[in-house]
Amino acid sequence: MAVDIKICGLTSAAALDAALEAGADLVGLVFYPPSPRHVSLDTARELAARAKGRARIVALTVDADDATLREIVEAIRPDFIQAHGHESPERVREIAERFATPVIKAVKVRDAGDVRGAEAYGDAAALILYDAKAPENLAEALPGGNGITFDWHLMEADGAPRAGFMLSGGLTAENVARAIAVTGAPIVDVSSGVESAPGVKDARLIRKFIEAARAAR
Ligand SMILES: O=C(O)c1ccccc1NCC(=O)[C@H](O)[C@H](O)COP(=O)(O)O
Repeated sequence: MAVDIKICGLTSAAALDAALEAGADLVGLVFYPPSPRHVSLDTARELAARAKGRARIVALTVDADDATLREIVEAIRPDFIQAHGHESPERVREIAERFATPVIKAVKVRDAGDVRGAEAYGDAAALILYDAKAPENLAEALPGGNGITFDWHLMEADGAPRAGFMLSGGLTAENVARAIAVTGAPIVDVSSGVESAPGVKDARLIRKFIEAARAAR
């Protein structure tokens, strides 16, 4: 079965074009001001118009309030809202209903209990995105996009979903085939692993990642 690929944290037309030309299925725009990948609404509008009809557009937010979500949804009409903060199952359901947009809920993983924690999102989330939980001593850690992997074998634990999930956290062209083989992920998501510096996407790394993920299984 083919694996879908999301390239997250695109901030420029050149990087977006590189992802689209390499065949990305989903593209992510980060709306989180402390991130080096944050985009303004104006930039997001331009990038979304460029991506429309070529890849599904994901608006990544962190504990965003309704006013912020409304501005984002009105600006870019995303195919998905990615909730990458501490959003509860109730909040995820509320976002999906209020903004008529399916939600990808990020669940941050360090141990098997974290994997089981995804169960609480039941049918509130359209997709669960398993991402690495940053170590507590990582002072500069963002809520995601830290380029850190977690133990993929934890996904074999009871409670891990059989379908409808995405895998992220420190994926690269070098490790993505192994990650897919271990977890059976139908969708993989990358940001840091296709960058030359935080927030700076590299077209060659994007192509290498997509080729490696397509060749997996
Ligand atoms: O990328 C960010 O800067 C970011 C900021 C706040 C919350 C989430 C963020 N990124 C999440 C992602 O880009 C991906 O969904 C995923 O975590 C992959 O990240 P990486 O480990 O860098 O490949």
